[in-house]
Amino acid sequence: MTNHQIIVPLDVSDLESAIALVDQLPQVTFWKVGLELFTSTGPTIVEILKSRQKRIFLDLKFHDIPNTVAGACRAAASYGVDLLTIHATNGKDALKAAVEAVQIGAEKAGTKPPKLIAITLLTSISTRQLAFDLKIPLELPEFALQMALLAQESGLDGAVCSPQEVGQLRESCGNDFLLVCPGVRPTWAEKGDQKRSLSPSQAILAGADYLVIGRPITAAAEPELAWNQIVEEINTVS
Ligand SMILES: O=C(O)c1cc(=O)[nH]c(=O)n1[C@@H]1O[C@H](COP(=O)(O)O)[C@@H](O)[C@H]1O
Repeated sequence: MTNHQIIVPLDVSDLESAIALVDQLPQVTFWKVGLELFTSTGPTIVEILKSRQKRIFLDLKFHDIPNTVAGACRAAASYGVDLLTIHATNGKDALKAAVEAVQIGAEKAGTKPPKLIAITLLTSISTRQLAFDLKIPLELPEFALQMALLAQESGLDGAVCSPQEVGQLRESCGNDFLLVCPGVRPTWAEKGDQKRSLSPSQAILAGADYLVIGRPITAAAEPELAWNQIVEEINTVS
């Protein structure tokens, strides 16, 4: 694990705030553009990050019928981003359509297709919420595993999971399956709405390829110091 495997989300509302954050943390090489910022700025933020040679995780978490999901994936693949998300709960038909669509979209735009990764179960969902609110009659780790296996069978490149499930997913899905972990919290950081967190070093030891770490860095009084502390922590285990 190196600091290039830490992805920092640009969870801000406008272009100016996003650029300010990118300028404030020049050592970050991999940024995530999510629903809030992309809805606000459209592809402009992607172009800006690309012009600065940054890697981009376009986290739009598509969830719709196969035809609609395929169309969205074709469009997203034309931006030349590195990672793109879709929910595993779209089901096999939509996942397969998405796999095909990113190839077509990228080819048409003359760019490299993004790695398509599936959300297994949002890291803000607890065991209790899975059972009582969503009425899923499976243990949480089993549900996350089944969603990852569905994504793998459908031809996706990887999955997004909490650090608490990453060990089991790594064991079952193998080393070629990309595993991205949000919900990572250093011991000194607030958990906020994350329900299934572990520390950066624990997530890496459990088998994560990438860590998505937002507020512990971006909402810190000194973001650069927080980044350095996290890099130092992961260096002790890699
Ligand atoms: O797809 C994601 O990145 C994602 C999936 C998930 O299950 N949980 C999750 O927190 N995320 C994203 O990861 C980031 C976590 O941010 P912090 O909680 O501030 O570290 C946010 O941008 C979320 O949108």
